[in-house]
Amino acid sequence: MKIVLLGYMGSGKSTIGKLLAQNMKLQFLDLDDCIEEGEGMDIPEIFKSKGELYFRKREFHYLEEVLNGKDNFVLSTGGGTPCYGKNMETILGATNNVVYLKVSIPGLVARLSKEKSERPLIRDIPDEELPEFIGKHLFERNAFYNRAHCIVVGDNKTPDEIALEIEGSIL
Ligand SMILES: Nc1ncnc2c1ncn2[C@@H]1O[C@H](COP(=O)(O)OP(=O)(O)O)[C@@H](O)[C@H]1O
Ligand SMILES: O=C(O)C1=C[C@@H](OP(=O)(O)O)[C@@H](O)[C@H](O)C1
Ligand SMILES: [Mg+2]
Repeated sequence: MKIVLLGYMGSGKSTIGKLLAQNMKLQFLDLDDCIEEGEGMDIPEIFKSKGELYFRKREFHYLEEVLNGKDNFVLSTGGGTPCYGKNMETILGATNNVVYLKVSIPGLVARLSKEKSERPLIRDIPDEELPEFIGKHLFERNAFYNRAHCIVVGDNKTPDEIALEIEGSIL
């Protein structure tokens, strides 16, 4: 059993992936943690010292390593993971349990305005420009997220409720 969670930054992939894995007695893997561990640097450091292109290359490497090398896990991806190169094909080729955790733009803005610093793509966006930035970025990324097998809405629900809903949708 391989479950992959997709969604924009702040949609709750890391939080809910951990709960879902506990509930389903599966290993929890966060792709950002795999990258940080493998590279010996945290995400902002990688972006700063090596650039986004390097990050995306390593992201694909660790994605393939997890999907092809492991089983019985919940994988929380990064918000950009499905949107580059062959990543979405690779994910869809590995499992029939790909879930898009969908959160509204106001919901994402409320969460991300408090947590910009660890996310290099938004850390320098002024708060008043966040809704417009996220709206445009999400519009571009939705084409990838919408290829998931199942969409679960994450607004106005607790992480536990969402994890249970995802569990109910797993094949
Ligand atoms: N269902 C939820 N309701 C309210 N806040 C949430 C919910 N899920 C996650 N959060 C909060 O939103 C923030 C981003 O969550 P995180 O799991 O890091 O998202 P992602 O991994 O998708 O970027 C965290 O502060 C987390 O506690
Ligand atoms: O959306 C993105 O491109 C990114 C999302 C981040 O993960 P979260 O979605 O867990 O914040 C992390 O992979 C990196 O900062 C890039
Ligand atoms: Mg995360």
